[in-house]
Amino acid sequence: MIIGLTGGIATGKSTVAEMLKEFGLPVVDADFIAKEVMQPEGAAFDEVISEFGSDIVQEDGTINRALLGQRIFSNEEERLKLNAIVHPKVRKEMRRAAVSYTAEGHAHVVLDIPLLYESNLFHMVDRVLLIYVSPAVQLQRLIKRDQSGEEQARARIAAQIPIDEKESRADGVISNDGTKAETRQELEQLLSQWNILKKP
Ligand SMILES: CC(C)(COP(=O)(O)OP(=O)(O)OC[C@H]1O[C@@H](n2cnc3c(N)ncnc32)[C@H](O)[C@@H]1O)[C@@H](O)C(=O)NCCC(=O)NCCS
Ligand SMILES: Nc1ncnc2c1ncn2[C@@H]1O[C@H](COP(=O)(O)OP(=O)(O)OP(=O)(O)O)[C@@H](O)[C@H]1O
Repeated sequence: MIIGLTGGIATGKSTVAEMLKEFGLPVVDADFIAKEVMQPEGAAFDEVISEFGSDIVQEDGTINRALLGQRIFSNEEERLKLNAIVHPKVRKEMRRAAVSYTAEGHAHVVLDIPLLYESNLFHMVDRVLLIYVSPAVQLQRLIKRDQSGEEQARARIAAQIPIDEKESRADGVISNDGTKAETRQELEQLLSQWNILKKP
């Protein structure tokens, strides 16, 4: 089974991904792959520079992510251009990684895809696992984690479908408003229901 792990920015996907790894499931991380393809030797680097200009390259030759983030989260047209360059390469690599885990004998593979809904990637997964927090908690956690201002955090949240609109299309929803221990318990229950964790 291919499980699509998703949510909204800072709702707790990476936190849950770590728990899933502890349960022995392989996790393919779209954010990680997106970072890799944008490295100087990566498949998207040249195209990103020709689209966004050499201003976004730092002295060490890598892309200035903070600057690129400022640009794309304040300008939808630029965001869509970046998505069009990066996303096909990320999807290709994710499929390759999933096939490879399956060939190694894993019955279940998790694809951590932040933009599963926005990019309509339901066809890539068998089940959607949504990590939910209420919008107020989402904003607070994002500001705290990124040490960003409220305006910047709101701009990032606004670049995605609101978390409250994602619940209805999910096969499983885990609320991460409480403690991490509570989230882990909910996760364990859901994975047992889905026959992914065998009950002792
Ligand atoms: C603009 C970039 C360089 C900013 O880097 P930064 O280190 O600040 O953020 P990071 O990559 O850790 O992303 C954090 C979160 O932001 C959200 N996010 C990132 N890119 C996008 C986007 N294009 N649209 C909406 N939300 C996004 C996701 O929830 C993601 O988990 C980076 O986000 C990026 O390359 N984005 C384009 C690729 C992309 O869409 N990645 C997300 C899934 S593949
Ligand atoms: N239950 C929780 N209680 C308190 N803090 C939490 C909880 N779950 C996650 N966090 C914190 O909230 C922040 C966001 O969580 P995390 O990075 O897992 O989200 P994410 O969905 O992977 O984010 P992104 O979309 O940016 O990749 C982190 O600082 C994390 O430590």
